[in-house]
Amino acid sequence: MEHELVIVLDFGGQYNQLIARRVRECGVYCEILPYKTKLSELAAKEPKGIILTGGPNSVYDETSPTYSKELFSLGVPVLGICYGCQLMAHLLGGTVSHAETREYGKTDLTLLNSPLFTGIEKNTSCWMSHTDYIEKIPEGFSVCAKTNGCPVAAMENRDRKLYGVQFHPEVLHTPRGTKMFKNFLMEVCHLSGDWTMSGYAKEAIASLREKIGGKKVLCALSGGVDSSVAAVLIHKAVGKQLTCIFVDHGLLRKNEGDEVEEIFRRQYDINLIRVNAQDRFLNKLAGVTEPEMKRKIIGEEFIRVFEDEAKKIGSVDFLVQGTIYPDVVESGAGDAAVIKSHHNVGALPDVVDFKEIIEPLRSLFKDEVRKLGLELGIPDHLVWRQPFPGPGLAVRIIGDITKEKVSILQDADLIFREEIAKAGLDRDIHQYFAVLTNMRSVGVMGDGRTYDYTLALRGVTTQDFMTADWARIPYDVLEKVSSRIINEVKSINRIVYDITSKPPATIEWE
Ligand SMILES: Nc1ncnc2c1ncn2[C@@H]1O[C@H](COP(=O)(O)OP(=O)(O)OP(=O)(O)O)[C@@H](O)[C@H]1O
Ligand SMILES: O=c1[nH]c(=O)c2[nH+]cn([C@@H]3O[C@H](COP(=O)(O)O)[C@@H](O)[C@H]3O)c2[nH]1
Ligand SMILES: NC(=O)CC[C@H](N)C(=O)O
Ligand SMILES: [Mg+2]
Repeated sequence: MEHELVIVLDFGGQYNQLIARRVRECGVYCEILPYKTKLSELAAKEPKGIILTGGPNSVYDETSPTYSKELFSLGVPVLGICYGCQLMAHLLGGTVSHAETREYGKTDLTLLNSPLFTGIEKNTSCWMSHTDYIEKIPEGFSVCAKTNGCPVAAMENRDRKLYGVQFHPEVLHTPRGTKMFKNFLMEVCHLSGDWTMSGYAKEAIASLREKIGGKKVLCALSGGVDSSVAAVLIHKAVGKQLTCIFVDHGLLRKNEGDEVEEIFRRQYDINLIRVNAQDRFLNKLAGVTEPEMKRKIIGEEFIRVFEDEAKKIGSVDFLVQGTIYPDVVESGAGDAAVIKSHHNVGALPDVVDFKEIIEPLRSLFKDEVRKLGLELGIPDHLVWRQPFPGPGLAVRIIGDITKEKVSILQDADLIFREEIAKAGLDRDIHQYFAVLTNMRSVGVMGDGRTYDYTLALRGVTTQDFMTADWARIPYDVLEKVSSRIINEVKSINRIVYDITSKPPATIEWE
């Protein structure tokens, strides 16, 4: 069956897959195309709507990504988001300039009358992430939303069906964002919403079975949600041809190695090998302080361990990883900026022994993976585990990594997790952990002077881990955590709580 198509033109924004996903949620099929796609090629697909994404550049720089102005004369409705909105203004004769005050994070928004905002209250809020702003709108346009710092938070040319928003309706921190997409798709583009994601698991299993055939596969299993879902998918496709490899790199949380092994062996009849590679990783990391360097070393070492295990098993063609979309985009996919090289994407070595790396979850978001996991019958407690990054505590120890620091952080982190669980907050706070900063400060304990580490606590709420807000953990819980850590863990004399959202910060500190 032919579906109504919306095209998302990619200008290198961090949230482009989120746009695609919001469109998907409205039941509309969509494809993401690079901005370098020719207009004729784009028009030939007969899209019913076009969305221009955000991006890291400034439209007034000559070398920045741009597009043919004719796009706006196709008669197809266009929605520009952030950079996309600025580009629309720039190409149609408006002025975009560098702003004195930047807007990042949650911002109050006042809406005026527009089909884009049908059914949405006049005073709402939105998520901003920009330094440029539209100083003058193009002729024929009118302003349809404002914030304190931004005179043109949205603009429209109703007759030509051209719309632009400076904020990001695709992130959930714009509470009415999904409704705005719905309005654009249904009220402006007049789409019916005839597409559903049904049968994803069935289709994925069938295509994996076909691809793998009778060959052997290794799956990199961390015990986390993504790799567990990937492993179960592959297991359903090819059964005993699969061996899972769990690497204990010495940078796991306290007791995690044993727990993962125990849970997985009890739960599944899947071949599992645990590799104890603690010394191997710590030796390679000794003295390294630069975050990207740490990530690259870990990414490479993971692969070398998998290759060594593959040699023991003999003729393994495929390596499966539980890579999901945010891992890909933040590692700098397409024209997106590199924020951090995720160990399983941007930090992979160039030469790898496997014929192919299979990543069945590469286009999905965390909560979509969880939904898929539940559909595959993976138990609740596994599906709802908080994520833990592959490089583990290496990116939570600022500066160089030593065995002693790992052990300090493991102890502090365990206390934090225990208290969050005791307070019944472990589902409400989507990720929470401790960071051992590289900073020491003066304290007084037992009437004596101390000069010890500052520990930072981080807790965030988020749906997709692409944007996040800091969790409002009750003071009495923080108090309990702080006093327990100071009393029970040596070498820490000060504790701070991280109150930055993402953006501008990221969730992990490195
Ligand atoms: N200790 C490990 N041993 C083997 N593979 C690992 C390990 N840590 C990470 N990986 C691989 O890297 C991938 C990405 O890690 P990531 O932490 O994003 O996912 P996950 O651990 O499966 O899920 P979660 O996000 O819930 O922690 C994993 O899916 C897995 O394939
Ligand atoms: O498997 C992973 N390998 C990595 O290299 C990595 N870096 C960050 N993360 C996790 O990704 C989410 C977003 O984190 P950031 O805001 O720090 O980028 C958070 O959930 C992080 O824990 C990683 N996961
Ligand atoms: N998020 C964006 O698309 C940013 C657009 C542009 N780089 C700005 O800072 O205004
Ligand atoms: Mg993990």
